Amino acid sequence: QLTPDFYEQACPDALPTIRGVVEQAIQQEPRMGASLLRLHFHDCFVNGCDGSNLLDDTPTFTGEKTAGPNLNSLRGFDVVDQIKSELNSVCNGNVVSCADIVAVAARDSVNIFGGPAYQVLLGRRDATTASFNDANNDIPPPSSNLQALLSNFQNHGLNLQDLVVLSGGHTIGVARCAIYLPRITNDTNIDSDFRASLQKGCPNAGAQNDNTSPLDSTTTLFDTVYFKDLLQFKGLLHSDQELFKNDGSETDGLVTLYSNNPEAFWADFGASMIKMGNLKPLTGQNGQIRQNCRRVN
Ligand code: HEM
Ligand SMILES: [Ca+2]
Repeated sequence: QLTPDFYEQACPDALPTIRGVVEQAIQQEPRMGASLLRLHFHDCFVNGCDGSNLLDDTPTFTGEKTAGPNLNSLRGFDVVDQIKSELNSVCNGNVVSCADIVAVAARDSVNIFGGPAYQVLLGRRDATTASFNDANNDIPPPSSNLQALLSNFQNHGLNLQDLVVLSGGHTIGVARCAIYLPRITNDTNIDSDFRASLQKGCPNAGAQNDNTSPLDSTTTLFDTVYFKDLLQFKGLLHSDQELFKNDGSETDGLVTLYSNNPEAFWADFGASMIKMGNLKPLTGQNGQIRQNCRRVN
């Protein structure tokens, strides 16, 4: 149902406009590219790519922003607002959905960091509601083992290869101490120097701090270092290292392949992002085009 040229008539400058704002935002703060990619993932995995996670809470409505996986963690809302307001003037009205803005901003971020310029399919419309409970239940936690990760992805119509290659999204961005403390405390399949260096900024003192650490050693390059790090047991999250245990499993094979084949990583990442971007979009007369991404019209 979605098509790459959906806005060609109604707003021919939509895509370059989004790209321009994303470039500016990344110039100001490189991490923003990672945050925009994650925003799309957390939208699509909760009742489809419908902009649900952009809705602010109100006194009578609790949306997805305060759910466990999102609270004090999801970022990029101001950039989405800025894109929306520029589009509202560039397009002569309110025609580009917030869900599509996030999908394009995620792709542009990946590409700006040196990743693939895969084609984003467009025509999603915005949800008029959001689900706190579904955000808590449908986004996999970093404590997940491989089986849990795989069944979560399968519940979203995605397979083992999608799981491994999309986890490669962790080639950019950072995670907070509270998130990786269990891994550097309890896991045994972790490089000891890597563990020691992480423990300095994230001591097991109960009081978790706001420190962050890179998800791979080159956080603003969309490269294969995430997979190379996994081969050395330097995955930051428990869920990352679940993909490589050196036990000859199918995920081990994929991690090894991607670690030394950037072309395969980029091609498969793009294909899996398109698959993820196709999750349950609202189209036709369903949903709406929000005027303001933070609230329903
Ligand atoms: C496979 C299951 C996944 C798990 C368990 C997971 C978990 C996490 C966690 C816990 C964080 C850190 C949050 C924080 O510290 O506040 C994170 C960050 C991130 N995730 Fe994932 N994630 C998964 C898949 C994905 C996918 C599919 C993508 C995109 C394709 C993605 C993109 C990112 C990015 C870019 C960041 C860094 C965000 C930033 O720096 O602002 N993740 N992830
Ligand atoms: Ca959603």
